[in-house]
Amino acid sequence: MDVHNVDMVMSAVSASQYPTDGKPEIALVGRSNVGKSSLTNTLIQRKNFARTSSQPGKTQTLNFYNVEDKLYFVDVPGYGYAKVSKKQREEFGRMIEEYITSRKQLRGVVSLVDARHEPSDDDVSMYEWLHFYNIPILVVATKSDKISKGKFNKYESNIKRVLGFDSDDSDFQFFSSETKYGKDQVWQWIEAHM
Ligand SMILES: Nc1nc2c(ncn2[C@@H]2O[C@H](COP(=O)(O)OP(=O)(O)OP(=O)(O)O)[C@@H](O)[C@H]2O)c(=O)[nH]1
Ligand SMILES: [Mg+2]
Repeated sequence: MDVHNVDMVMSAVSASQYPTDGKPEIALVGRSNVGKSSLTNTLIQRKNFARTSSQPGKTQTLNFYNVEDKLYFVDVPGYGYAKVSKKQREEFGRMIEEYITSRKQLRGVVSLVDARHEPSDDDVSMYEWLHFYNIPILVVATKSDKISKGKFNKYESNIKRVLGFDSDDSDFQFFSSETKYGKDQVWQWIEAHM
């Protein structure tokens, strides 16, 4: 999709604040600092529309980006960031759970993992949980500019093995917001699920 028009319509912490116009939604989940906001910016061709930061924990609300009036990207706060308080982590957990389990417009989830590392326990739990709710999942292995293409197969099998990847309802794509590698494939997946 060639994106010309994006508004950030709203930030929400609870269901009463979600958009009400019924457009399809694609959510982005992943550990804090994995690159969710960077992926959003790459897909919508903006430099820093979704605020990115080398400080983890930048995104603290559900942020709904209206893309071309056709769909919303939902940038979700990162999990697994140790330095936010326990109370705040529980609030994030509740907010994400409420959204994922109740949102009729949710068509699929892009679940980001760091291409360089084995998925964390949190990554595995998130994957299993989405799978349990029968949500179509695209696993995006990001920061792939940091590994050589010759090692892609090896890294891909390792990530899939640790996640318990199920190709019946999940797809996999390497991605880099630095080089834009994988951008078209991620868009294709999103458009196929809208
Ligand atoms: N080399 C490289 N760096 C990346 C890539 N994607 C993100 N980064 C860097 O990783 C850091 C975190 O990126 P964000 O997009 O803010 O991460 P986030 O997942 O939105 O983080 P939270 O909002 O804290 O959950 C930033 O310094 C980015 O520049 C990538 O594909 N390649
Ligand atoms: Mg973010």
